[in-house]
Amino acid sequence: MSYISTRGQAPALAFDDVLLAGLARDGGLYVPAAWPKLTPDDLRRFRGLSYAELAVEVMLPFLGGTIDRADFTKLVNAAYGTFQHKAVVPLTQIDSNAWMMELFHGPTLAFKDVALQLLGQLFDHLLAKKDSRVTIVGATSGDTGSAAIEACRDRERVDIVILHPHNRTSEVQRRQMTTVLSSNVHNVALEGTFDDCQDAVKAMFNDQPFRDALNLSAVNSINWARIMAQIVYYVAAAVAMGAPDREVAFAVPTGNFGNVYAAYAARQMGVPVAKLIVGTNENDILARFFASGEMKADGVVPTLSPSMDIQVSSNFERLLFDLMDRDGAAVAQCMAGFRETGRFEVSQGQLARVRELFAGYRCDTEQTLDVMRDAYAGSGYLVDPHSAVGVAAARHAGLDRSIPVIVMGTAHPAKFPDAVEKATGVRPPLPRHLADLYERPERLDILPNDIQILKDYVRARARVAKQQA
Ligand SMILES: Cc1ncc(COP(=O)(O)O)c(C=O)c1O
Ligand SMILES: N[C@@H](CCOP(=O)(O)O)C(=O)O
Repeated sequence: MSYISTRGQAPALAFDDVLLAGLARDGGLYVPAAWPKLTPDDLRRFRGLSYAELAVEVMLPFLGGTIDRADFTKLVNAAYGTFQHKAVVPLTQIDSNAWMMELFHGPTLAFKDVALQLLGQLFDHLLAKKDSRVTIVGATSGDTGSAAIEACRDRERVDIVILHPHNRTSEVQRRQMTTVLSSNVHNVALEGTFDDCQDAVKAMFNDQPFRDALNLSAVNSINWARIMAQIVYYVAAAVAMGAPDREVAFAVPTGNFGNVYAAYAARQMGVPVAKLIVGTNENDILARFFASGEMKADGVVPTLSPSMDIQVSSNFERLLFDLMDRDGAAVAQCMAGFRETGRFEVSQGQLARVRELFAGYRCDTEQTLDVMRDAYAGSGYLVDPHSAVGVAAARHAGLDRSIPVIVMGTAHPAKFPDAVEKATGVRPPLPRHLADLYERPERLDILPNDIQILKDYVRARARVAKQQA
């Protein structure tokens, strides 16, 4: 199993190097050179496996022998042992043919834990094997940051710097990051948007001497390992609904396009997926793309679902790569144009192809609140504002009722208590392990959106750099 860059100019790598590299050296994203296949018999065999057992089966082919089965099983068990629910990602029925897959029972209450708990284990394992260390830089609109910090805190071979947009996350999200006082954890509140944070991270990766000096690594979904771990729950959901003998649809509240891309990857591997419904908030660049074929960035507006306040969805490049028949040069040209002008367009033929599988839906604040209110009034079920966008998208899709729809429940309602209270009148309490979050001291640095200042900040905190000095 080797991995190639979406821009065609970086060396192909094996899994261990892809994990540590994060972004490809040509600015592209790594994808498998070929998709491992799941046959109908494989899917039947998966029925009745625990989540951890299934995770080993689905992910092992992606490792290409870089970690053996016994070691990988230990890492997977350690990762999913941290979840509060025995099923890890339980399914709750929310309508006659719709289910919510609750991805938020991990330590930081968002779907990011599913991948990042495993990434923490993988970094430890591979860095020890290579006797190396890394400096992780990550961008977050709120959830990746806390999940990555939780997964990497106190790890001897890792320093982690997370950039979040100043005053644009929920208070719970911010505190989950800034109250971790471990000496290897550094939080930057950047004066800008999430897109500015993500741009800064990519700029650091694209400065090759800086990247090499600090052994930069990534925890965002630009890192292939994030996508790999997220594929597993789509396989689990489809198998639970009767795959391979029944098709399913997924409704995915979307921002950076990593989660829904993992669903696409599951389909490429052989999971019978009839439709992928992409839900967006008012930052609706993706919904507009699936309607018109034009990707056109606008300013980011703050919404009830702050983790999805994103305009430039980095993982879209991975889908584009397939849409352009894996022509790296064409993708590189398209991305360069997008960077310069803030827009690109696909052909009508490409749009038709993409729409065979994908549909987009924009859900505004009122609709989000309505979904949350209805769910609570109907069954006492509290839904967070991101998952609510997914529910609205699923309802709008108008699918054949014989196809079960699984909405990705991406965050616990307690992460967004203001929005939930506004919709339902109920303020969901934080689970016990976070009950004193508001009393814990915080540590963070507020910095301007200036790449030189940000690089200096990271360099000063990277133990790799200190060892070399
Ligand atoms: C709670 C929540 N829902 C949805 C999303 C969107 O997921 P993706 O960026 O993978 O599209 C995010 C952030 O990424 C999130 O934190
Ligand atoms: N919503 C995300 C944004 C970053 O997405 P990622 O999947 O690329 O890490 C967040 O919560 O930070």
